[in-house]
Amino acid sequence: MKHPDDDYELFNRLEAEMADPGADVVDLDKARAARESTPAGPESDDPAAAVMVDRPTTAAAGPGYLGRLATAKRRDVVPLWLRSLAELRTATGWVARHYAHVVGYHALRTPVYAARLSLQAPTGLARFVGGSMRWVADREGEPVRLAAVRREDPAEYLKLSRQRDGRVRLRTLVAVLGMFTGLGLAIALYVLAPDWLQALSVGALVLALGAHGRKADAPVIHRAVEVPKASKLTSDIVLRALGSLGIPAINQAQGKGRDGFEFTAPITRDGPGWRAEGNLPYGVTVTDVIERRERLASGLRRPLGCVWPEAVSDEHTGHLVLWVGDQDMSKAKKPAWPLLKSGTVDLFKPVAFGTDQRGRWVEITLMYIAAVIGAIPRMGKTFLLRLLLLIAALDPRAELHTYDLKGTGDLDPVGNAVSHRHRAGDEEEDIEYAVRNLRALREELRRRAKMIRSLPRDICPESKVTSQLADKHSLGLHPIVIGADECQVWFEHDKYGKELEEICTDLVKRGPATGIVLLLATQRPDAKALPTGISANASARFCLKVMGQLENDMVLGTSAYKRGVRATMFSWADKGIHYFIGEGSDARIVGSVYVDAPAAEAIGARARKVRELAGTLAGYALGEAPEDTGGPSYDLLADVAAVVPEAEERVWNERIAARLAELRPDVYGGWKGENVTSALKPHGIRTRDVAGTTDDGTRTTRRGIVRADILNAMTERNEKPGAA
Ligand SMILES: Nc1ncnc2c1ncn2[C@@H]1O[C@H](COP(=O)(O)OP(=O)(O)OP(=O)(O)O)[C@@H](O)[C@H]1O
Repeated sequence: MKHPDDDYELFNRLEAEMADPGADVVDLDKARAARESTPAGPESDDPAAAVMVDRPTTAAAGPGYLGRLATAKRRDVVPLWLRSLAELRTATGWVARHYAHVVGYHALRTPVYAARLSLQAPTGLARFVGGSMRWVADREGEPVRLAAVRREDPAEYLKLSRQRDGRVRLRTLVAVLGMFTGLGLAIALYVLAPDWLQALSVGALVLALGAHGRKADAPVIHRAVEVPKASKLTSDIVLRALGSLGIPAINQAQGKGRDGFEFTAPITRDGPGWRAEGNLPYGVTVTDVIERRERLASGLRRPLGCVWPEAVSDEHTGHLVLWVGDQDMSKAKKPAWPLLKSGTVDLFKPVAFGTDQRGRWVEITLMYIAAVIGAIPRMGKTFLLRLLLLIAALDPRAELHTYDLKGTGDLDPVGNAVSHRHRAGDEEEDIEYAVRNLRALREELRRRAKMIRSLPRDICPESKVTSQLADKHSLGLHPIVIGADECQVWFEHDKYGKELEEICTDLVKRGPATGIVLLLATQRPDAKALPTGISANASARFCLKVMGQLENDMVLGTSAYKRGVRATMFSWADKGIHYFIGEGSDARIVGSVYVDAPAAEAIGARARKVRELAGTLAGYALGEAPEDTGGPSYDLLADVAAVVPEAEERVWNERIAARLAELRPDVYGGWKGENVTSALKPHGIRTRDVAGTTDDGTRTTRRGIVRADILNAMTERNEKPGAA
């Protein structure tokens, strides 16, 4: 067989021969025949012979049968909805509720239906009598007879008339017999039948006549349920939609009569929708399709909220899974949240917080995460944060710290009921309250880190807090969940912004392993509102609708937009719908459970009761003011190291005091050299005479420290567990 590359190769060789006039003239046909009989390969002696990169088609291509079997994708024997008891229960519940609704709806309206039918009975009677008379008179044959008259065909007319006479005679007989039978039956009923049978018969007759008298445009019985008519998704519809995207490769293929999309599985029902799966043309990626989701929805003739193109992480980038829901995701009825009415939570285990497009629960394990929630205003960010905090509240061990920096009281249902620390507002004193508490939390973080380090390996094998460790009161390793709405208020604060950022970055980085969870929500996810140290280290990300690539990537991670994870595609109606990255999986689209303020109050009250029983209610929820944390809890050594540059090996304490006062005036304001001396003493740092030059240029010796001593003390402190 001729290989398509052969001509090209021969052409190259010919060119080479022409460049070298001493070479033989090549006969193309002969050369081709020679090549076909002796294919060049690595074993060829001719160094100039080109190596064929494509193996002959007759040779085995790819893995063998067993290899393909080993990597084959097996479809589920038992479908998911049958395997999951919860899904089966939900589906059965829906069907039962549907029929209960239909029965109830019609039962209530039965008298109305009866009255309507009775009113229509005279019309029905007239129609019946008229219809019967027309039948007896053989009116249906009239047009044919008239046609015979118009054609002036006497033979045909006579034949038809005779037939009609016979028919009319027979039908009159049947009608008279029927009338007498009916009349006899009526008299018999009137004379012999009990009252109820008479009433039943008259009722049935009236209803039957009423039904016969109904108008086509005024049905007596209305539908109890308007079932949305979702047309079946077929391959033609999918191809039509893909063709309307304006992707050149697909259009070219379709222009040449090909499909432009290779279905790899039949189109099937998948939850409340259809699923089509296949390969896009070479070079076209799923992202190209996601980018044109609106056009896709137009091509499919479906609302935007029904159309969800997705990439599959373990497939190539051109493998498209298209899920087309029967209903708009934002409007589809959601199953009842299991925790709405009852139940508690173990924060170390997954808890459902939303449903995916297919109506299946999506779970989150709040422990070991730090989360950011981002969205433009009014898309459901606060509701989502409150939902996560309510979940945390239902674990009686969890200590909650809630900060509503919008100040509208959205977090009060959690805060007032169970929070250890709670504040609503963005005034100076609210920020100071948060600063004091976060400082204390950072100390707590350090204590926990040391505690975990000092625990025997068999008790703490993974160097992180576990559910069992959290249960041990004496260790104080219970979960701490901090939630802040509109966190940009903290980080953009003139005075405390830097410090809050520093503490939060620490909590995001080291918090998860030590049982401290930080949940931050912001409506302006940019580098200032959500510092990169925080956004880059958050392990769970929730992104509701955002307007641009920058915000998208700030919340969902660098290059998420490029990979096709685009929260920009959500519409304004998609409240609560977001991309969720976490739980070790790729981005998923989730519609969070809708819990409004009254429902949140009820859950909060329930959580409080559970805490009262467990004896874990404390702090703000009990009306306790935060205990004074004993003044500033700064890391003095770190601050001194920060104000003494590397180049300055020795420095006077009075200079350190001045620089510290500049760094944190509220903490070190008014410090003199002596304060530095006495504050550093407990850390084992000796003050010594240091030679230097005063500001006016006089050389003198004053009390000071050596920078290396500070660094040594810090290293020693970090190495020695339990050290101050
Ligand atoms: N999961 C949800 N399902 C349906 N609707 C929701 C959901 N979550 C929130 N909403 C609706 O969206 C509205 C806005 O929600 P929310 O107050 O949480 O927005 P926000 O993003 O915090 O706004 P802002 O930036 O102004 O604080 C709510 O009033 C609610 O009606």
